[in-house]
Amino acid sequence: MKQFTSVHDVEDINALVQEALELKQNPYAFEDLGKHKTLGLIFLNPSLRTRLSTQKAAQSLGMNVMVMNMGQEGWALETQDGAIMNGTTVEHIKDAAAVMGQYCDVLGMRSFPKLQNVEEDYSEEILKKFIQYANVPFVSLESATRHPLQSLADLVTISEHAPQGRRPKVVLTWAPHVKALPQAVPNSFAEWMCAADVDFVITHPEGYELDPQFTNGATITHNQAEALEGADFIYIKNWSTYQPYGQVLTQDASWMLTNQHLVNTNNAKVMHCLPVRRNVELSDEILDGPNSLVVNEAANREFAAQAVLKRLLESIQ
Ligand SMILES: CCC[C@H](NC(=O)CCC(=O)O)C(=O)O
Ligand SMILES: NC(=O)OP(=O)(O)O
Repeated sequence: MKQFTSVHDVEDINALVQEALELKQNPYAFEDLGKHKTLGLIFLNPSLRTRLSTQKAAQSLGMNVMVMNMGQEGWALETQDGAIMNGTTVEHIKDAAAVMGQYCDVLGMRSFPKLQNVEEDYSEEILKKFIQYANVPFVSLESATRHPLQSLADLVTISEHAPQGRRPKVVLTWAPHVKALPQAVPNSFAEWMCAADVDFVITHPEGYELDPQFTNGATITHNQAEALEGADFIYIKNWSTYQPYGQVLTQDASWMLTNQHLVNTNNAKVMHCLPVRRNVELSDEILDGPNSLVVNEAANREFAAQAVLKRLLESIQ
């Protein structure tokens, strides 16, 4: 594996899940694999889980880690090819990525969408240029349209808690928020669930349809109560509209999960990638109650990242 940007970079997702679970049991089993190798983590947007879990995962493999918050520490990046840089941008991504590729054996980058131009964001131009110019193995730390490390950790968590002997019912439900958020997490979760051995349902208000390239194979309904019936796992996430792009059509609080929403589920486990807007996106009574898996899910980010970094390192041995 030379890059981890989506489920399409993984030949066998179940084998990768098993590898993450084995690393969870024995995180120092490959503590020399990354010796004298350097991982660079480049953030164009904030992070807690992705930064800390990926840094720890790399260190458990013996890697050196350098982290850079480009907004506060780097030069203002120009991403348009051919730009005459006489404005506020100081360094072209072409130059910055090439230099980082000299310092690092493996690179990761986080770059959220601007949510203004769907063609620009969904072209993943920034991600593609960074990979091209850095020219080293690459892991996405969340891009404009996907968050694969989160989705792998989500599938690891579902695998750990799934009912024995039958396919679990997994529901992705939209939740209210105070501002327009990316579609990357739901896109990615949907893509991985459609590739996994689960019965997958997506529910959201009208107008919040995700790009079908990510949801092909899912059952989609605007009736949240119907979707939640018999659910084993409920994945909560807000997202802004895809078409029209980046809009907030509703903040209907009835879509926020409470214990009442769980009555007709199979005592469903509730998941969220975090950070979560408590009592807007998801209620305290669920987050602080027995059905929440959000901390287990966040813990699994470390072992999802470790399994991916192990494969990227193996590609350069
Ligand atoms: C892992 C999730 C990262 C990001 N979340 C946010 O931007 C939340 C920001 C907020 O709640 O103000 C998102 O929704 O893609
Ligand atoms: N879930 C997740 O990626 O969290 P951070 O944005 O804090 O890294």
